[in-house]
Amino acid sequence: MAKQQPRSSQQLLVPWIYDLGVWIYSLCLDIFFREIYAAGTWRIPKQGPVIIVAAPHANQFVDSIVLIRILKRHANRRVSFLIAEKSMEEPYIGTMAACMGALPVVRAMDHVKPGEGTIYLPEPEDDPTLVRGRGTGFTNPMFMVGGTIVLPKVEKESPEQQAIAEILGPEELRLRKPFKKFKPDHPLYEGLRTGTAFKVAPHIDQSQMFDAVYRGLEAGGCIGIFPEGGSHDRPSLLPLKAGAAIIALGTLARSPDCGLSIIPCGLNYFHPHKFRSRAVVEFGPPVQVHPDQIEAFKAGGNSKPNAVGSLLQTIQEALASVTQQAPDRETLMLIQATRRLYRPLRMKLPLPVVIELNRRLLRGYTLFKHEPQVIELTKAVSAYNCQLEALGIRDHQVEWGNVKRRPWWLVFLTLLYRIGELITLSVGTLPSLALFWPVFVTARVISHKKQRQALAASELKLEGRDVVGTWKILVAMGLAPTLYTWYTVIGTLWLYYCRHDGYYCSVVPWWLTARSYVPDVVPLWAFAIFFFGLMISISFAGLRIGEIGVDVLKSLRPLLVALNPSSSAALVKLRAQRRAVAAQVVDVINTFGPELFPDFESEKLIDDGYSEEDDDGNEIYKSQLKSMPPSAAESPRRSRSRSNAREDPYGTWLKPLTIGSRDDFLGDVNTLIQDSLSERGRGQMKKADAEE
Ligand SMILES: CCCCCCCCCCCCCCCC(=O)SCCNC(=O)CCNC(=O)[C@H](O)C(C)(C)COP(=O)(O)OP(=O)(O)OC[C@H]1O[C@@H](n2cnc3c(N)ncnc32)[C@H](O)[C@@H]1OP(=O)(O)O
Ligand SMILES: O=P(O)(O)OC[C@H](O)CO
Repeated sequence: MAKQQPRSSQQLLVPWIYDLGVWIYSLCLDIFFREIYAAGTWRIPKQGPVIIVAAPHANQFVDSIVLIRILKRHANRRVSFLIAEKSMEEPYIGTMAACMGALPVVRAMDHVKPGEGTIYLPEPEDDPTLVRGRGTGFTNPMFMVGGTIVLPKVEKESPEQQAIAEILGPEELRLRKPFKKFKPDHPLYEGLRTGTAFKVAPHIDQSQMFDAVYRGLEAGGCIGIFPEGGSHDRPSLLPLKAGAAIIALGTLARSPDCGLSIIPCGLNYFHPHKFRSRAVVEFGPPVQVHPDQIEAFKAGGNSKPNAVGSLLQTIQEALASVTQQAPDRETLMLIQATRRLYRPLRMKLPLPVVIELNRRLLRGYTLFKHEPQVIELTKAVSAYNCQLEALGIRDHQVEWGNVKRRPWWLVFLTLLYRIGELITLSVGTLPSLALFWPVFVTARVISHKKQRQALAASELKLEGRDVVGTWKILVAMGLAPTLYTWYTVIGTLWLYYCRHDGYYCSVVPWWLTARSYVPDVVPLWAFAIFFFGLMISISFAGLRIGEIGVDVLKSLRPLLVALNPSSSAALVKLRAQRRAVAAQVVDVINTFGPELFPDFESEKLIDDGYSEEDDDGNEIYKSQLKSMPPSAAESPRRSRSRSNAREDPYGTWLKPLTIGSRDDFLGDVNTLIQDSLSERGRGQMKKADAEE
């Protein structure tokens, strides 16, 4: 046994600190994110024991505060997370985590050490679990039964690890399971035959931690667990750790009638590390535990790992239905591009629909990527993306290549208007920039430093982006109030020392002190409160105005491209290319969709969207209305869709989003679609220009 688990339990949770934390973090989240959409929150039980199993863990401590807020707001639940003991050593995080009832766990991977010598598989075919070493000293205390042998990291893969079943001698041991990477096409194949470096992690006795969690759940608590065991920035999930399954089975073995619910939760960020990005947090149907699994867990011996393994598999599947997992970032980008092409050019889909489409496309792509039609489409989408990059514009900005709808003079006037708008907004952000630039600069510098440190210390992170959001928020949380206080003190002292002749200082501008009307009987603290409030207002106004300004700035590029004689023709061509690739996308989806989704029908948003474009190039907008429910459409004048499209306004591809869910979720989607429609109706095009 390597180390005793420090005792901790939910009793450590201090309710008022927890609730104060929720309030402060909610404010931070509202500032950091443009939108966090929570779906399926009605699935969270309002009482009784609950395990929230959340993945992917892509935003270090932001993930936990997002969940803390949602659980409090939507289910009035306080949640205790399992937290890496290493994180408890971080000064602020450790203290807050303890007050918020987090339960520390020692992670074996935080104690991993390079092993001496090399290892190889002497009989890989006949006895694949037998490992032999050269100069290894397996009998040293760092090697222990239940400990782990970790293979070197290869490219972007997470390093493989297997548990030690038996130590047979200084140069021989047996694993519980064979290395999965022993395959002829794998870079480690040769190394595992002839000798490769390796690392070793100790076995940790988690019994005290498990005991604390069982007791918390038996008392009706809510436990949050990130089953991947650490935060990362990979496009797919890490292999799940067994803790969630052990906790569920252990609790049910102790108290079969406690009514435990295991709720899978998908944390779907668009750009987790970026300021003013968006996220969809989706709660799936509860994971069912079969009584046989509990019995097998209770029986112990060989049945126990089987029970844990099978429940873990169920949890994995439940998480797959609420997350979007791609094998690599390139595939994810390809899928996102395809999804953008699938929806009509100027249509804005609600966030949950976007995630659902991505998920379905990823499933389809994984199954059919070797089909010639899909290979061709992949090439076409990539070529289109290259063209977009060459022009420096985004997919939704291609519409500026529609010369009939947007003649050059209209583009020019729009450009002038937006430049004017940008100048005005820039002036609006100046006070905030002048006062609070240290927050922006320090947050950037520190978060990037932390990113580099985290990357150097981790085998799992690709670029360490998962830590950036946390540090941006933490730095802003500490520095912004410090600056508010600093400026308040300076302003108040200034007034105090310049007090003169029964009035506040005459050198202070009249609009601050109103010399003739504000005698110094007005207490200084009133001015201090005023200054503090003013600082908060300036910083918030600066953020809001700055956000709009950045959107306007991003919307200028396609206008410049459309006006530039050397690139405008390319933009027109690109728009035509988009239409061709989009038609190809629809075609491929219509071909393979029915194979993947039995209730797939060919009637969808996109067909009608494109067929609506008239000779003058007036496209999409009206046709979208047709695909909305009659109540949502402002004027459903032309109804060329088949009758069932009226009943099924989102098209069959989108409809299964509501499977197993309740009407209120459908209602949410309805509302969101209507909102995005009315937003369009108000002509907020530039906002859409800058999005994604
Ligand atoms: C910006 C604002 C900031 C705000 C600031 C304040 C924030 C205020 C809130 C704080 C909130 C913090 C939130 C932090 C979030 C994290 O810190 S994430 C990192 C920590 N959390 C976790 O690691 C949870 C996931 N990990 C697990 O579930 C792990 O299983 C455990 C429970 C940690 C144990 O790990 P381990 O010791 O490495 O053991 P493991 O290999 O998993 O094996 C355990 C047993 O399962 C068996 N097993 C393993 N795999 C299998 C399998 N597939 N099938 C069957 N059996 C199996 C093993 O054989 C072993 O059995 P024994 O040998 O013990 O008999
Ligand atoms: O060490 P990391 O980056 O996996 O972070 C673990 C933290 O406790 C947050 O989950």
